[in-house]
Amino acid sequence: MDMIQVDGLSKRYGGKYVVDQLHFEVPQGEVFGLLGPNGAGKTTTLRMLATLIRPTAGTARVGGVDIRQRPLEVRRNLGIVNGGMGLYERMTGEEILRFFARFYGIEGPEFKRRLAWVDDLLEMGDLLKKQVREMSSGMQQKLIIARAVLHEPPVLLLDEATAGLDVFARRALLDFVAHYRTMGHTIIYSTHVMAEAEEVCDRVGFLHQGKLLFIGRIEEALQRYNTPNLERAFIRAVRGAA
Ligand SMILES: Nc1ncnc2c1ncn2[C@@H]1O[C@H](COP(=O)(O)OP(=O)(O)OP(=O)(O)O)[C@@H](O)[C@H]1O
Repeated sequence: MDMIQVDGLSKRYGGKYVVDQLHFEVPQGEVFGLLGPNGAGKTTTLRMLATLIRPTAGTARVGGVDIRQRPLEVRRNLGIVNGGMGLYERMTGEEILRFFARFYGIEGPEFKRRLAWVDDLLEMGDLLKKQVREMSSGMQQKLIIARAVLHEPPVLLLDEATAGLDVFARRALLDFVAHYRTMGHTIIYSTHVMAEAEEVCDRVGFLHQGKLLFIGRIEEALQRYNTPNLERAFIRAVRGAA
C-alpha cells in the first residue's frame, strides 16, 4: 500500500514555481530520499505534505487522507522534523515532551509509557532532565526527533535532520531511521548529503529547481547515469536536464 501519494504537487512564490508538478508514491515501510541542493524545494515539499503550507496546485494523500481536504487528520498521522522549530530554553526535555504529548491527547500513564519508549529508541539519557539551554545542539536535535515521534506516527518527514550534528549524534539518527523503518513506518528523508541517502534510503528522487529529474532505486540511479556514486549520478541528472 502507498502511504504517500503525491499528485501534481506545486508551490509558486511570486511568479516562480519553487515546487513544480511533483508526482511520486512512497509505499508503506519505505525510506524515500528527497535529494537536492539548497533551494531545490525539499523543505517546501515537506511542509506542504505536513499541511503547514498550502499547495498552489496539485495535492497529496498521506495514509490515504487528502492533505487539502482533511489536514487535521493528516497531522495526526505524521511527524515532521525541520529547521526552526523553537524549543523553550527553560524547560527540560521531559517537560517539552509532556507539553507536546497533550496535543495528541497523550497524558498520564500513557505519556509515561511513550516517554520510556522514545527514551529506549533514541537513548535520551539525562537529556530528559536537562533544560534546553544546557543541551548541545545534538541533544536538542534528539529532543526534536523525540517530539516528532512521540505519538508513533506512521509517516515521518525528516528535513536535513543531520545538519549540524556531530559524528555520534549523526550515527544515532541514521540508526534510528533504519530502526523506525523496521517497525513498518514510512519515512521521507530529505538531504543534500548523498552518502547518507545511499545508506538509509530504499528509493530516491532527485529534486532540482522544483522538478523531479529522477525517481527510482539507488542501483537504478547508478545504472542510468553510469556511475558508482550517487553524487555523480545527481550531477549528471542535472546536466542532462539543462
Ligand atoms: N516563504 C517563501 N517566500 C518566497 N520564496 C520562498 C519561500 N520559501 C521558500 N522560498 C524559495 O523557494 C525555493 C525552495 O526553497 P526550499 O526551502 O524549499 O528549498 P530546500 O531544497 O529545502 O533548500 P534548503 O536546504 O536551502 O532549505 C528557494 O528558492 C526559496 O528561496
